[in-house]
Amino acid sequence: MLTRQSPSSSTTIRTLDRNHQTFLQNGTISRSDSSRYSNDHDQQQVSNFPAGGNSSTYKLLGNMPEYVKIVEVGPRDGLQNESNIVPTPLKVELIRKLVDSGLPVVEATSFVSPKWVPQLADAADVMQEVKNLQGACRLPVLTPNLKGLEAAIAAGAKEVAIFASASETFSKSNINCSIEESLIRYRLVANAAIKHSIRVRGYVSCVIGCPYEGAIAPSKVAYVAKELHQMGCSEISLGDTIGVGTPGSVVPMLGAVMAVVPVEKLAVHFHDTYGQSLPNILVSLQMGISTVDSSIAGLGGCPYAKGSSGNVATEDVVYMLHGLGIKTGVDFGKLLQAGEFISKNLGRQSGSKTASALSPNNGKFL
Ligand SMILES: CC(C)(COP(=O)([O-])OP(=O)([O-])OC[C@H]1O[C@@H](n2cnc3c(N)ncnc32)[C@H](O)[C@@H]1OP(=O)([O-])[O-])[C@@H](O)C(=O)NCCC(=O)NCCSC(=O)C[C@@](C)(O)CC(=O)[O-]
Repeated sequence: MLTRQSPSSSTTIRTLDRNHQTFLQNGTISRSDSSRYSNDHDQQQVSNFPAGGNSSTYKLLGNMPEYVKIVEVGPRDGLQNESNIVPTPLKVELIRKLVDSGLPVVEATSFVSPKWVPQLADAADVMQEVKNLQGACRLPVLTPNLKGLEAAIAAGAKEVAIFASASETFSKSNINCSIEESLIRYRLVANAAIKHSIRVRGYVSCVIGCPYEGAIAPSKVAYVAKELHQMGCSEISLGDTIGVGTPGSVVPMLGAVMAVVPVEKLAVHFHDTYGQSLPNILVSLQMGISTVDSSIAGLGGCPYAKGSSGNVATEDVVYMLHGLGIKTGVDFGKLLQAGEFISKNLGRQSGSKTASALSPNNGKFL
């Protein structure tokens, strides 16, 4: 998320000893994945892994989905928070790599006011370069109003997202209007988009807590989610914007929303401030959710919520899902390469624990 700023080697897969191979079963990295990602020596030693749970594990976990759709938000939610503006060619190359890894949806950019989010002022240029990738992958973009929708359509976008909040104060600071005003505006955007056969995703921010108001009641989240559903959003993503949720607060929030919006229309979007994203995703899956947002290398964060960190890392989500025997269609080796690419270019360590564990600089798996 953002609040108004101013109106004005390739990494080498670690050689895995026998013990560690037991964690890495079920093809999270297949031999062919690893060949793209490791040197010859290591390649010999990386076997097919990882295997998920056995049938008793599944009983314990409940009815988990067989397939989870991952919505990659790094190029948008991640890069919108960078203090230095990321060059357009780098954004484009990141999107290409993410698409090539088999991710089904990559949120490409935002057609928002450049006065509010200068980091994504090159939205049209990015879209121009990646629009031909649509087909292999869906590339939605954020549109806060009709002006944004028109620009997105002109640039070749085939899918858009509108973003409301369950917190009044956050709504004001993020999009400069009240929740009700935003819903009126978004109804116009949704109607116009649907007329152009453009699919619309809806976000609800601050579904657990708000940096200004504290805890948010599940009923407020359910209200906004229902409104977005009624205006024609094909999917509603529930964002724990500041990452304060635990399974203890996520379950009642999801329960309230699922009472008014069909579960197959819902997605979850966790930031990892308190390290709770993976348990929160797990309970969401147990409750029937099968769409999960995440960000490559854990990019992202909230500049207006002290101490908040990025979105849950896509690498960590895929590692967990494959470990559970859940399909994602993602080539884990290529995903790791995309994460390494952006981390290196941003000059920082990956926010993904999985990527760090598999990094050659980490002795863990030696
Ligand atoms: C909504 C507005 C535009 C209202 O901003 P405003 O200042 O009230 O709007 P305005 O209509 O008065 O326009 C101000 C200026 O922006 C221009 N403008 C207006 N609209 C556009 C547009 N679409 N594209 C390009 N330019 C635009 C407009 O033309 C004008 O330019 P000027 O005349 O001063 O030169 C602004 O607040 C805004 O752009 N906010 C976006 C903030 C944002 O992108 N936040 C991050 C995304 S939300 C998020 O990250 C959370 C999420 C989704 O990840 C889930 C979660 O974790 O919770």
